[in-house]
Amino acid sequence: MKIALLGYGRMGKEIEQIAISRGHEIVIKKDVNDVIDINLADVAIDFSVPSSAFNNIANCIKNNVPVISGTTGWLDKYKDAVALCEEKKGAFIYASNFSLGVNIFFELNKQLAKMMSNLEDYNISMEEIHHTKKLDAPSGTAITLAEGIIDNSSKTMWELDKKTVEHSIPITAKRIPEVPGTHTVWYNSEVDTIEIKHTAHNRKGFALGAVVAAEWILGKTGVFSMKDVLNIR
Ligand SMILES: NC(=O)C1=CN([C@@H]2O[C@H](COP(=O)(O)OP(=O)(O)OC[C@H]3O[C@@H](n4cnc5c(N)ncnc54)[C@H](OP(=O)(O)O)[C@@H]3O)[C@@H](O)[C@H]2O)C=CC1
Ligand SMILES: O=C(O)C1=N[C@H](C(=O)O)C[C@H](O)C1
Repeated sequence: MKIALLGYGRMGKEIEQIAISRGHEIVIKKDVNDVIDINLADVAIDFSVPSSAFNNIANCIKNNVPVISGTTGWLDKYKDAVALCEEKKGAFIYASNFSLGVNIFFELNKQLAKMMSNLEDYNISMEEIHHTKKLDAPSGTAITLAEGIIDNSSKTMWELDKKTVEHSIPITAKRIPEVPGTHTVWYNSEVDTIEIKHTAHNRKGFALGAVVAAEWILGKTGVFSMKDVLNIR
């Protein structure tokens, strides 16, 4: 496959290595002001910055190039991307986290939320830890985890670094040099704590998941998720 990398930073470089090792060719590496012809690519993978993700995705969809996006912090425009994709009969996947491990963790989190939903003695809280270069907080992964809990419990919203609403989930965001991504969900009572935690040791899992998603989407039309790609039930 001919792949366009929209964003050639930490993730773009990691994806390049894995894509080449799986027999693909990188035909575009776009950073901030680069002008590109997206039609040179069979598929595009966007790991850029929150302010540019929507434009990158829209450009792909308008040119009928399937697009995978892992950029976080732009989801106020997600519905617009979905509507554009449906209108143009394009192909698009966004995931806050492309790693297999985190996608299993997402399902575990939903199951646990269901099991805990009637147990009022437990207080829920979450923490995400990332490297100091990260632009957004809380992480996209933490938001997906919080949404998984909200859909399966009486919680109604999340709050960053505070808890002012009774039915909210407080999320603490910590920034520590070089941490690729650690997410923890706690249920704390007076007598015990239940904890589920995912620790990424490096960025390879994210990059492999994005390349697998790009291979999977080729020839398809629609808006998909990593659940579709990984066939998680
Ligand atoms: N979903 C997932 O599994 C994962 C998601 N992420 C997310 O991916 C994104 C990128 O992360 P990371 O690689 O660590 O970040 P980096 O800052 O290392 O890379 C971002 C790159 O995007 C470039 N860029 C800026 N503007 C544009 C533009 N208009 N078009 C294309 N590229 C542009 C930057 O270029 P320049 O330096 O010239 O500005 C930079 O090279 C973040 O939002 C992060 O949260 C990260 C890991 C996993
Ligand atoms: O910025 C990062 O590095 C990461 N971002 C994603 C997120 O916001 O959840 C995924 C991963 O945790 C790494």
